[in-house]
Amino acid sequence: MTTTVNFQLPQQAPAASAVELRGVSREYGSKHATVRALNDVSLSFPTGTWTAVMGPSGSGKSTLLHCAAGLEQVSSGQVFLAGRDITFANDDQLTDMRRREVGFVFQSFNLIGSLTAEQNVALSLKLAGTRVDKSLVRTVLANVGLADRAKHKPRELSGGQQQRVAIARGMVTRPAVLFADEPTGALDTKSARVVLDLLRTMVQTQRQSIVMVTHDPAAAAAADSVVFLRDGVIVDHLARPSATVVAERLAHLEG
Ligand SMILES: Nc1ncnc2c1ncn2[C@@H]1O[C@H](COP(=O)(O)OP(=O)(O)OP(=O)(O)O)[C@@H](O)[C@H]1O
Repeated sequence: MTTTVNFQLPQQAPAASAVELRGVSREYGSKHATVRALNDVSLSFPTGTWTAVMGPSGSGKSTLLHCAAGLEQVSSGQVFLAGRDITFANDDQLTDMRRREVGFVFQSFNLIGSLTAEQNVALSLKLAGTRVDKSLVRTVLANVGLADRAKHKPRELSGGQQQRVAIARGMVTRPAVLFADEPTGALDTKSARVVLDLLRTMVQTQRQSIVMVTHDPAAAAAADSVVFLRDGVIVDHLARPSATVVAERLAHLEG
């Protein structure tokens, strides 16, 4: 399968860090039975870079992603998204911030089944309060290699194609950061590679910032760097590692 990738959308002036967590802790439960899912985490995701977040089950990866994306309040510490302190933002402010500054890609695609590919992408613009520019929607779909699938509904697309629509939907608003939660988890090896290559192209050509939770060492190795969590603490960091090194490090943490 060949995929045409040519992101040529307007640049925006970015903050030095797409997302920054300062001393973030997140606790669940009551005083008597507390789980500390994140424990004093300080971490910066620089603009224009792709970071993978790994760690054993229950280590706090999803909690980190949710706190960084403003989907969950932190118990203590501060979160900066696109240069703005969102720690004490109210629900309306957070919703607005997420629609404009954040894109999401999920393992299960989460497309709206009754809408075509282009309508799914256009919806993202509508929710962000942006005029729906049809040529922009078409360009973004072409960028993910789906120019000829714009009128198709999700059930008429393969898993890999659906994930590419989801990436187009996440990208069309030019978010400060794209959060990806196991984006290749439901895909075969070949489709996963296409998706990873697309994400790489977005980083290279658009300086897109990506934060990706994954269990897959091959996916993590496609990122610029990998941070490892264990028991809610950042315990390791690797720059441009191979899949083998990532797998070894993960096995060590899980052991
Ligand atoms: N809503 C919640 N209420 C209570 N505890 C929670 C809640 N969400 C997460 N936790 C706990 O916080 C810890 C971290 O969970 P989290 O989902 O962030 O881990 P994870 O690394 O994403 O795990 P996995 O790889 O299995 O998805 C776990 O001990 C989990 O049980």
